[in-house]
Amino acid sequence: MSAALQNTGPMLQVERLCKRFGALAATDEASFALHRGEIHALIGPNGAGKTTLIHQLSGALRPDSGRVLLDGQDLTPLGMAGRVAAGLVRSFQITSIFKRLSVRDNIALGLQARRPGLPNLWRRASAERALQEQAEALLELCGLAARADELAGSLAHGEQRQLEVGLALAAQPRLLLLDEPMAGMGPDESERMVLLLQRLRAEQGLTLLLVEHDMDAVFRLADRISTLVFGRIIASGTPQEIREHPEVRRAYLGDEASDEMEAAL
Ligand SMILES: Nc1ncnc2c1ncn2[C@@H]1O[C@H](COP(=O)(O)OP(=O)(O)OP(=O)(O)O)[C@@H](O)[C@H]1O
Repeated sequence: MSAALQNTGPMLQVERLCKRFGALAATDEASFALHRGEIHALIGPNGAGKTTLIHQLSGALRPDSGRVLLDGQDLTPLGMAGRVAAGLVRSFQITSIFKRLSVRDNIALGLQARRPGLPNLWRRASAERALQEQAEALLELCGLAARADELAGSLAHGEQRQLEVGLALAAQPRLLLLDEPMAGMGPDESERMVLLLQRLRAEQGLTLLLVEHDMDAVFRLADRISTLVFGRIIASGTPQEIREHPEVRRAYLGDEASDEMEAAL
């Protein structure tokens, strides 16, 4: 199939994924699709299976059955490294940051990890310069240029999460998975993250899939939303369609996330 034809379909297709833990079907025939260049949110009540599903997309967890396709390529047999090479990158938790290195060195290391090969000593000066320029551009993009010389461990929580996104960007993703990017953030930090994610889509053409409990952020950011309940995708659609979906409204009633959801509905 030509590249042009391939590009007309969904970017990511998740087909009938299943994952059991003993008797529990944590992922139950879950299917949904992501369009190129969209911000897609995966929501669902506590324990619905969002993290389990994200793990199967990143390659951290093998599904029992079903497939994950990126631009038509079957990623299911690939582990995490293979999926990163294919362009599907998950933003890691803060634990992946080197807290005793500067913010700039963290980004430079992320960029170097992408192209192993010649050790620093043998790298040509022009390649070094290109690396530095890329690092500066990434620092600016993720809003950390002014903090570049600080130790990563001295950054505020929200800034550490911005750095985490910068590290994921260093791997040059086409599709970025984000697991609760607003977790533990105050309103100002959340706002900065919303703006950063909007910028990634608008300026970098990135496709984003995020799991997020902050319904305000979800309804502001997402072009489309998929709702997971008991391991099944019960609805995929625009924020308006999700707001009006009777099964989604039912799923959130009685859940502790319901107040936030109700406010967003
Ligand atoms: N490794 C595991 N072994 C056994 N059960 C698991 C395992 N991982 C998850 N589960 C169970 O699978 C179900 C889905 O869990 P998961 O963490 O994916 O849900 P979630 O939607 O991400 O929840 P939350 O919103 O609370 O983070 C839960 O009932 C959980 O207890």
